[in-house]
Amino acid sequence: MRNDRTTAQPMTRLCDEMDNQSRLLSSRLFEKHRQVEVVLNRSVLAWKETEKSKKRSSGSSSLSETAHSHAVQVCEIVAVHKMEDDGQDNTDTERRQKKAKQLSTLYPHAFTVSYVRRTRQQQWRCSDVTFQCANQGLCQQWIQVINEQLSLLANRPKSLLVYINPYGGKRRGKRIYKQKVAPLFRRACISADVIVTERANHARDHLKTEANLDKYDGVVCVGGDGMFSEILHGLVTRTQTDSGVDQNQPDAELVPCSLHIGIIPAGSTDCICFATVGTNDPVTSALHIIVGDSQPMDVCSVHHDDVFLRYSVSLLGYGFYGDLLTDSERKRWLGPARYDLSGVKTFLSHNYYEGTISFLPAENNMGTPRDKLQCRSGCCVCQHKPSSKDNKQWEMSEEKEKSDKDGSSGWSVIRGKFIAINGASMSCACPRSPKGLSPSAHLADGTTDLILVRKCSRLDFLRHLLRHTNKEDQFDHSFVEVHRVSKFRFQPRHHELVSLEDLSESPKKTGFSPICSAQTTCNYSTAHSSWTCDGEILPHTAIQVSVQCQLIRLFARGIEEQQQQCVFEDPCTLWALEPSTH
Ligand SMILES: Nc1ncnc2c1ncn2[C@@H]1O[C@H](COP(=O)(O)OP(=O)(O)OP(=O)(O)O)[C@@H](O)[C@H]1O
Repeated sequence: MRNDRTTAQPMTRLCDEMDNQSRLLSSRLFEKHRQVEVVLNRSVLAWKETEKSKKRSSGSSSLSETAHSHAVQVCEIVAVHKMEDDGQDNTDTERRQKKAKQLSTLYPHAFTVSYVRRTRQQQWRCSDVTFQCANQGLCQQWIQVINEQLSLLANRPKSLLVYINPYGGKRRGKRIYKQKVAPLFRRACISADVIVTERANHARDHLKTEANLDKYDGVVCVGGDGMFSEILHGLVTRTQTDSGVDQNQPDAELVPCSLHIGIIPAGSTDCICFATVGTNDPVTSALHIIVGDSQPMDVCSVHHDDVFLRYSVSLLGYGFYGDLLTDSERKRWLGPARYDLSGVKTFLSHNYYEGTISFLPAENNMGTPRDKLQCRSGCCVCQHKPSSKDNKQWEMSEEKEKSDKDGSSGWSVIRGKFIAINGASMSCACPRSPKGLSPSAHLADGTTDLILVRKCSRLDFLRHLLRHTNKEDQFDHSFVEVHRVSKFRFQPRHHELVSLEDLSESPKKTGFSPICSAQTTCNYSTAHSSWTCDGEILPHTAIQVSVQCQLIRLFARGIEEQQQQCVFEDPCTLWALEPSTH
C-alpha cells in the first residue's frame, strides 16, 4: 500500500475532511462478495475491505495483507439507485438490463452508486459500484442519505435546453447525444428539452427571442466552435435585451448571463471545449454538466464605429490568421485539411499590413503574458478578478480616455507594419499547438493578450511559428511583443498601397527567396487583411475591442493539474493516512 505522506499534500486535505466531518452513515456492507466498511460524510463516500485477504507470497512463508480502499467525493456522485431500478432505463442495452435483473434476484437489498472516475488525459467516465445490504431498511437508508446529500448540491442543473447541430463535424451530433449523453442525463434525473437545428443561426435566434429561459438551469450546445458561438451570441444578446442594455454601446457594462453553457464536442474544431475541459470527449463534458461545474469566462465585445459586430472568447486575429481563415473558408469542401493548405499558402504569401493599434494595458492583474503561469482549474489569477477599487481606477482611466481624444492617457499607441495582430483571450491550445498562441492567457481575468508580430523575414516568422510547437518562448523575438490588455482598437492605413520604398525594405532574402519575389505583387494588392473572430470573418477592419470580465459561465472547471487529479485517483492514501479508527 502506498503512503504518500510527503508528496500528496492535497490528499491530506481530503483525509482531514474525512476525519473532521462527522460521519453521516457507516455500515459493513458487501461489494462483489467482499465485506467492506462503507463510510459517508458530507463530502466523501469511502469504502474499504474489512477482511484481510491472506495469501502466501511466492517462495516465502510470510503473509501479506491487502486492503483495497476507494473514496469518491460526494459532489462527484452522479446518482444512487436501488439495484432493481438499474437497467430500467429504456436506453440501456438488453445485456445490461438482463445483468441487472440477475443481480437484483441474487442481491435483493442492494444499491448502486454511479460516480465520476478519472481516466487518462483529463477524461472522465461514469463508474458504478454496487453495495449489498443485510436488509431492505438499511438499503433504503443509504439511498436516502446519499440522495439528501446530493440534493444539497445547489449548483447541479435539473433542467436543460439542448441544441444539436446535426451537420457539425462528422455529422454525428444527434448520435453522440442519443448514445453518450442522454443516458447519463437520465441517470442523473436531469430533464432535457432537445432542439435539433434546421438551419444556421436557428439556435441563436431561438435563444434571442423565443426560448422560455426561466424553465432552465443551463443551455447545452452539441456541436463545434461555430455552434458554441451561436449559443454565446443568443444568450448574451437575450440577457442584455432583458436587462435593457444596448450592446451597440462599446462602453456599456454588459450583464452576466445567469444560465450556464455546456459544450458537448461534436464539431471539427472544438477549441473552446478543449480549453475549458482539457479534452474533447462527449462523456467527460456530460459529466461536468451533471456535477454542475462552473467555469467563468471573459467575452470580448467587438465594435466598429459604435456598431456592435460580434463577441469573441478565443482568438481575434488580423493578418496571418485572418488571411488563413479567409482562405480556408473558400476551401470548406476539403474538410479539416483546408487549414493546413491555407496555412502553407498564407505563410508563403508573407503579407504584412500597416495600421495603428491602441491598447489599454490591464491594471492590477496578477499575471503577465510571459510569466509561464498557466490557467488551470481554480486559477488564482482568475480568482483575483478586478475589485471595485480596480473598477474605480478603470473608470478613471475611462474618464481620462474621454478627455484625451488622442488616446495618449492610459492608452498606448503603436503604428507600424504587422504580419499578425492577435488578441488571445485564452491560450488557444489545441492538439496541434499544445501551448497555444498565448500559453499564459487566462480564461476569466478580464484581459486579453495582444500579440503583435511586426514585419520580419519569412525565416524569422517561421522560427516564431515553430516555437508554438516546442518549449521555446514564442515571444522572445525582437519583432514580437505581447501586452496584457483590457481594451484595444485597430485602425488600418486604409486604401494605401505598400510603396516601392517599403518593398525595398522587405524581408532579407532567405531560402524561400524565389517564392518571396514571386509574391511581391501580393504585397501591392493587399492593403488590408480581415479580422477572424473565433473563426468568423468580420466585415470591418477598423475595430474596437473591450473585454467583459466573466460575462458567461460554462459547465466546466478548467484543466485539472496532474496533482489535482491524483487527489481523487488514489483513495488508498486516504485510508493509509487516516488514524486507524476502523
Ligand atoms: N441545421 C444546420 N444547418 C446548417 N448549418 C448549421 C445548422 N445548425 C448550425 N449550423 C451552423 O454550422 C456551423 C458549423 O457548426 P459547428 O461549429 O457545430 O461545426 P464544425 O464542423 O466545427 O464547423 P466549424 O469548423 O466551421 O466551426 C455553425 O456556424 C452553425 O451556425
